[in-house]
Amino acid sequence: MTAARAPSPAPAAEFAPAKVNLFLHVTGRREDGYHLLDSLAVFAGVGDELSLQPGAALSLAVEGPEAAALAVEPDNLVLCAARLLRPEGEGPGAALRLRKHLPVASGIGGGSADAAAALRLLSRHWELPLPGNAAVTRLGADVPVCLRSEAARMGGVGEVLHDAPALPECGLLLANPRIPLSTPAVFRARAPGFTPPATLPERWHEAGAMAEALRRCTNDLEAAALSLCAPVGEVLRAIAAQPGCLLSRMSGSGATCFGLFPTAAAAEAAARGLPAAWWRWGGALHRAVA
Ligand SMILES: C[C@](O)(CO)[C@H](O)COP(=O)(O)OP(=O)(O)OC[C@H]1O[C@@H](n2ccc(N)nc2=O)[C@H](O)[C@@H]1O
Ligand SMILES: Nc1ncnc2c1ncn2[C@@H]1O[C@H](COP(=O)(O)OP(=O)(O)OP(=O)(O)O)[C@@H](O)[C@H]1O
Repeated sequence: MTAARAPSPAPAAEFAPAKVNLFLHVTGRREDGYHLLDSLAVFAGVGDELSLQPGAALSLAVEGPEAAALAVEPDNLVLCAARLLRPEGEGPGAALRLRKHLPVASGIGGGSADAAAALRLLSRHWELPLPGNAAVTRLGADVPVCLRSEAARMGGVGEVLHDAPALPECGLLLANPRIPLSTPAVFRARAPGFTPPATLPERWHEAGAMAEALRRCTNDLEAAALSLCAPVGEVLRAIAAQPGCLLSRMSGSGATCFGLFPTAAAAEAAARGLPAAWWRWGGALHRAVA
């Protein structure tokens, strides 16, 4: 008779993939000033990594290639997320380690992805339920979609999530001119007016058809970001000039821009064609649905 095997412990690490807004329509404005959005968010195969060791107190160490930009941060979103789950001092803590690969304040939701990874990791470790959607959204409008970390249609101010169309095989290129852009400043610089929600099919069978449909959509923050950060234009043009590029657009409030390619290999090759002074990455979507 074989002895029953003890269940293996849940992994004490979480991947925090970059969020990319394939389009972003500003559809209205709430009375509190927050904007109503319609967006198709996907996740890239590049991201931050959050790991945990048991600990009596709550602590966070930040390391990795993009850690320096967070050195002056008084309250990392990872710690805000931990305290939302359980106020400090109300039980054991955790020693968290964040390996930062995503540029800070760059429109690919790095802080929100880290907060969401902390919620997933700590809710398992502390055996606590995830907080409700309203509380999670207060951490950041991108936190609800980052909690799922799979392609989704975003509505409301970011708290309403619907299934995305089934996505075809495709490659994604990300590039950032290494100039941080503040999300509130970009929303403030936006010209008045709203765009209706997009009409999308249930699935795209191939990347070309997806790019064609996405070309009929916009990122309504792109012009505002360009007015604050002219190099965004250069990044968009450089991405569009790469062989095989099907679509080039800015993500979120910028300054990171993305390119869609037929394959991950084409996107990877395109990343090598961009200036080395930029932050750049090419590859596959995170958990892409075939
Ligand atoms: C633009 C997006 O990246 C699209 O995915 C997100 O909506 C921004 O998400 P985020 O960075 O998590 O945003 P938050 O930290 O919640 O908000 C930063 C600021 O952006 C503005 N903001 C954000 C989200 C939203 N739907 N309307 C807004 O007007 C507000 O001025 C807010 O104070
Ligand atoms: N772990 C974190 N990673 C990144 N930024 C953080 C973190 N914790 C706090 N912040 C703060 O959050 C701000 C927004 O950073 P983030 O990288 O999430 O912006 P973003 O990529 O523009 O996000 P979005 O696409 O959601 O607008 C930064 O200016 C930084 O001061």
